[in-house]
Amino acid sequence: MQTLEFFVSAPGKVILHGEHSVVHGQVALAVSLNLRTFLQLQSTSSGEVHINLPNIDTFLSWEITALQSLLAGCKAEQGGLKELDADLLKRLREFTRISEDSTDTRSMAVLAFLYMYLSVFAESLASITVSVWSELPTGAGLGSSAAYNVCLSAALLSARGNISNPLTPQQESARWSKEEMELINRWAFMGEKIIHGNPSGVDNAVGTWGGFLRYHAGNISPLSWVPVLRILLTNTKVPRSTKVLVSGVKDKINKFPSVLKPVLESVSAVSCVCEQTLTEMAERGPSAEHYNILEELIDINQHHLNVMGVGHSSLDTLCRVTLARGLHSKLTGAGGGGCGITLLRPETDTSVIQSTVEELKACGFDCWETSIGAPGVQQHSSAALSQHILKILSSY
Ligand SMILES: Nc1ncnc2c1ncn2[C@@H]1O[C@H](COP(=O)(O)OP(=O)(O)OP(=O)(O)O)[C@@H](O)[C@H]1O
Ligand SMILES: C[C@@](O)(CCO)CC(=O)[O-]
Ligand SMILES: [Mg+2]
Repeated sequence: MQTLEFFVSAPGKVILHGEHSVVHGQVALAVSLNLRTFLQLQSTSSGEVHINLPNIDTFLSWEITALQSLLAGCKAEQGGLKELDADLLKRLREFTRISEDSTDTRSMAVLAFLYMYLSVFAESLASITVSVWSELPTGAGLGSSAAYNVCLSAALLSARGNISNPLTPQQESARWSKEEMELINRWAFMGEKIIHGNPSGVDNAVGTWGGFLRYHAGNISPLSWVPVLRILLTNTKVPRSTKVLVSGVKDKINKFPSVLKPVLESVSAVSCVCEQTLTEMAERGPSAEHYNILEELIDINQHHLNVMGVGHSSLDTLCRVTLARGLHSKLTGAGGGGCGITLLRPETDTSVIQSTVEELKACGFDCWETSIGAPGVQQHSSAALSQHILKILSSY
């Protein structure tokens, strides 16, 4: 172990277009959010591994000697990190008594942590305490699982010495090299596989790289020319699981391939037209017509997502309430409840936004204007973190 204590953070994301279709090889556009997940890792001499997850009320520890037995016969090299080690996962499920079909919040978080910890530290299990706390709502479509996995990946790889510890004593925050970030992203994807079942990789890519990204079949292209967009985020607070929703869409595609495939392709075309429109807006300056196009694309995509079966009456309410004021909304992330986004036009009056937010809050939703394009995964000094965050992370 190189360090005694360090901090990392990673952002959540909103998907503008392409959720679900992206799992089936289509184009998605996604951008990081200014809401982050923070992780503190401390090396200890207790002979134990502790994980503290206050957002989901989970505080657990294991003796290293008990965990060591799970590694018997484990492959040292993770096959280029393409596939999960099914044997290790099976042993872990038996050890933690987590069944294969479980989507339980705590179980998924613990399984992802133990899998990554055991794989990264396979050669010599270290005594550590890991505490993770997030500003993101858990399981609401804003990439909380990806931010969690990116933080775990960065922290465990750094602690193990597989990647550097980029922070110098003069710095408050620092990032890793491109190659190191690629490794962080690949390990975070493994965590996403455990939590999601069949992730596309778009969420962990945004959590790692930050900014505005086009994602297509594993290829990540940053969009450097994008206009400033104002987005209202609404959390319907209806709980849902990405794993269940992704698998439901797959079942529908298998049942009606000729019906669903054109829908997925149309969503991909929506992402491409949106990208072209954003590029034009950045190059020539945004016009009212550009905003009309963006709004129509939002409506088209929301209809497609309903066809895929990932809508929810709470999201219908969001669309209806906002449209009554001329604003256009769609779900973001996996849907089935969770969060939606509403595009605000530059000329949208503050009073209109205020009354929309009030009506959405009266429906029982959380609603706030967000800022997008935050940096990806970072290492921080304790001085860079607010007292509030430090207090939460250090209180276990
Ligand atoms: N702060 C956190 N602490 C512990 N576990 C977390 C935290 N945030 C997310 N998780 C894990 O991620 C799971 C939620 O992942 P899920 O993919 O269903 O939702 P999401 O990532 O918020 O939404 P989406 O994938 O649609 O963007 C939780 O059940 C939990 O296991
Ligand atoms: C629903 C989905 O497309 C986005 C979840 O944020 C799943 C994925 O891409 O892994
Ligand atoms: Mg997720």
